[in-house]
Amino acid sequence: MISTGRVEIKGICKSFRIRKDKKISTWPALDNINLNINPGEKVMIVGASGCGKSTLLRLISGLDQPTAGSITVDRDLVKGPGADRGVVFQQSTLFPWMTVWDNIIFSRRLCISLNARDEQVSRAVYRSNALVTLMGLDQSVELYPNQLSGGMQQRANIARALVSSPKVLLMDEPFGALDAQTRETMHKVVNHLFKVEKTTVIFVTHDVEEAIVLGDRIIVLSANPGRVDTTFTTESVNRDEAGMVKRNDVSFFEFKEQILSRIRATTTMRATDDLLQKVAKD
Ligand SMILES: Nc1ncnc2c1ncn2[C@@H]1O[C@H](COP(=O)(O)OP(=O)(O)OP(=O)(O)O)[C@@H](O)[C@H]1O
Repeated sequence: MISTGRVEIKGICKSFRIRKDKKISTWPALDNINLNINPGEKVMIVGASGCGKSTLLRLISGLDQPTAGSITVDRDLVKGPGADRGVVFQQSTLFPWMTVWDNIIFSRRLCISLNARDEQVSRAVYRSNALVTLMGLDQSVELYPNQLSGGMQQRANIARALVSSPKVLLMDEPFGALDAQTRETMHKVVNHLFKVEKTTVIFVTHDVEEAIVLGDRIIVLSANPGRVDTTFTTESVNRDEAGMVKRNDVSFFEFKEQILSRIRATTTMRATDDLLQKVAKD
């Protein structure tokens, strides 16, 4: 049983200071977010553009601080970035001057002291090798980031985020820049990875199908300010023998529609005929 990677989000609020009409005012991006995420759970955050998905992920990563409320990982208060949380963004953050192998082992090296025993170093190399194989990068370890496709870059980013065995993996639209076919391949790779690694995952996406395929629980945020609107679990969606969600099943389409209708109900963007006429060219 997995016992680490419990994330508790209590009463999180985040306001930004913005300048409007020469005055400084505060803009509430998130209001009173409460979430308990179990060890090993895969939680997907969806919602209309601008509802605060990335802001929430940045707060969990410790890259930004909440205005109110607290976030703990296994009861440790998040005060800043830490090795217990790995992060993967939409854009690759690989160092361009390092090979895939050096990029992957880099963060693990930082965690090993300079006078580390051989045994610790060989454990680091063993784990890095295992992740390289899991991510299908065996043939690419000597390549530099500019020699990789978008999908390969994201696989290397995921391996790098996992190499130090974080308790929680935070993913912000990691496949958002990939074409539909590569994204589907990545879903298979990542589903396999999630089964092997059992890390807690908090994943932000625009793609509701991706959320259903990868998540145990889907949280819809409403906008202005971002609040938890609805929570769905993917238990009722039919799966094949390998445990993959059946994308062509009626239950899949019905579930997707339920989630989309919540997102539509909470979006503040409106493409009404009236508005479209206003922006139409003469
Ligand atoms: N540094 C900042 N300063 C001021 N406002 C910000 C800042 N970062 C985010 N915001 C505002 O907070 C709100 C939430 O932004 P955020 O990027 O979290 O939304 P999102 O749901 O991830 O959007 P998208 O789906 O379009 O990527 C938006 O209104 C945005 O303008």
